[in-house]
Amino acid sequence: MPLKTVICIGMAGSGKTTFMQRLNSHLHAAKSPPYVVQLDPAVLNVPYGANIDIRDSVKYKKVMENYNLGPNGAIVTSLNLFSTKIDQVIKLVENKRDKYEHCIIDTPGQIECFVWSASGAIITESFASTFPTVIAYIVDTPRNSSPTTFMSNMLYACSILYKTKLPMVVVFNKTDVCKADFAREWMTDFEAFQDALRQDQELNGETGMGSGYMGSLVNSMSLMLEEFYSQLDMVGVSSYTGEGFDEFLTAVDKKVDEYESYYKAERERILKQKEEEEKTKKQKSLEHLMKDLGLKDEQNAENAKQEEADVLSDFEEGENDGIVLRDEDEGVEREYTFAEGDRMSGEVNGKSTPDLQKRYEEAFQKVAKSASSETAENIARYIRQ
Ligand SMILES: Nc1nc2c(ncn2[C@@H]2O[C@H](COP(=O)(O)OP(=O)(O)OP(=O)(O)O)[C@@H](O)[C@H]2O)c(=O)[nH]1
Repeated sequence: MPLKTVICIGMAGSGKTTFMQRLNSHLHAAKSPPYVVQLDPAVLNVPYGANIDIRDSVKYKKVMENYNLGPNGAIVTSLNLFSTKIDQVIKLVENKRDKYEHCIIDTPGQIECFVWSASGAIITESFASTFPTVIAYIVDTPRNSSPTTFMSNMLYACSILYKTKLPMVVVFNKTDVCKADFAREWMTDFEAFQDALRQDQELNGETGMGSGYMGSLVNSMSLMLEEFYSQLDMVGVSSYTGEGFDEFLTAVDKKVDEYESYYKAERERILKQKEEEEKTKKQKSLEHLMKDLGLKDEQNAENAKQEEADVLSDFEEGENDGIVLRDEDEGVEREYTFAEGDRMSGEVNGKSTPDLQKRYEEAFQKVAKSASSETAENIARYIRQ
């Protein structure tokens, strides 16, 4: 079995760390220990053994002091610093791909610091472009038993799904306190969710749900979510008792199949499209450059010559007599000059020179080539620069 990555994301206090701990011990018990990555720089104690821990590379408190940052800014900066080494992290995990079946990743409690930050995207993208990757979105079940809270949380999950473009399993945690049957029902039966919403509004003394903008907003949001639910798998688990973890692993396997059959192709298509756009953009820039240099347009050169006489000089009369000194005349040695041969075979009557054009095209090809393979290594090199 190839190594698959599970990234645990969830609101603060939803139980990500406890979930990771249980998943780790569950897989150990099944004689398939996972490779564990811990990405929360601010956590004090981690209740499981991590193979890679962000705290070994970045000292959160020092980041706060040195950069004069608050808690969330320091988390984002720590992640930024860590993401500059993501190529090395990926290589470490890649070296273990024959030994492990799962790589599980814990993320910071401040969900937005990871999901909406550039470094969070880079880390997710680097894993997803190397291994089949599934998002486990952890939900605190007892706290989501109200339909409006449930809907807000699902909207957040929906935004993460569209942002990451990765298969997702919604994990209703803490089922030892509150069963997740209501959530399953709301996710599969639109009418049941509408009833629950109506009851909730009545209980809270609010009326008029069916009319006005609130009513139509809630209706259209729940309709939109219905489409979203069809893309998801949901499981109820208790990180305390270990209930539901087998179902979770089955759901992950199902999502890995989906990743291979759908998401992977979709990601490759988007990447290819981006490459094409980049290529066209560069081609256009090159054309503009050639045009600006007057290498392509003979007419331009002619026009320029004619207009030369009419150009108003910035120089006051008498100052250099309107003659702009060239660097050579001033005795300045140019660092970047074309080779003599190039200058000799240079522009004749504004016609493009094959040598020079060839050079630009070669340079352009080089750049386009490096941009096409957007591996973790390239991303990391780019950030370091
Ligand atoms: N009853 C019950 N409590 C749980 C369960 N999982 C986690 N908890 C409790 O939920 C609280 C938050 O759990 P954590 O694992 O720290 O949650 P987290 O999402 O990692 O928190 P942050 O990283 O700080 O955002 C703790 O008090 C846990 O004991 C569960 O399955 N059942």
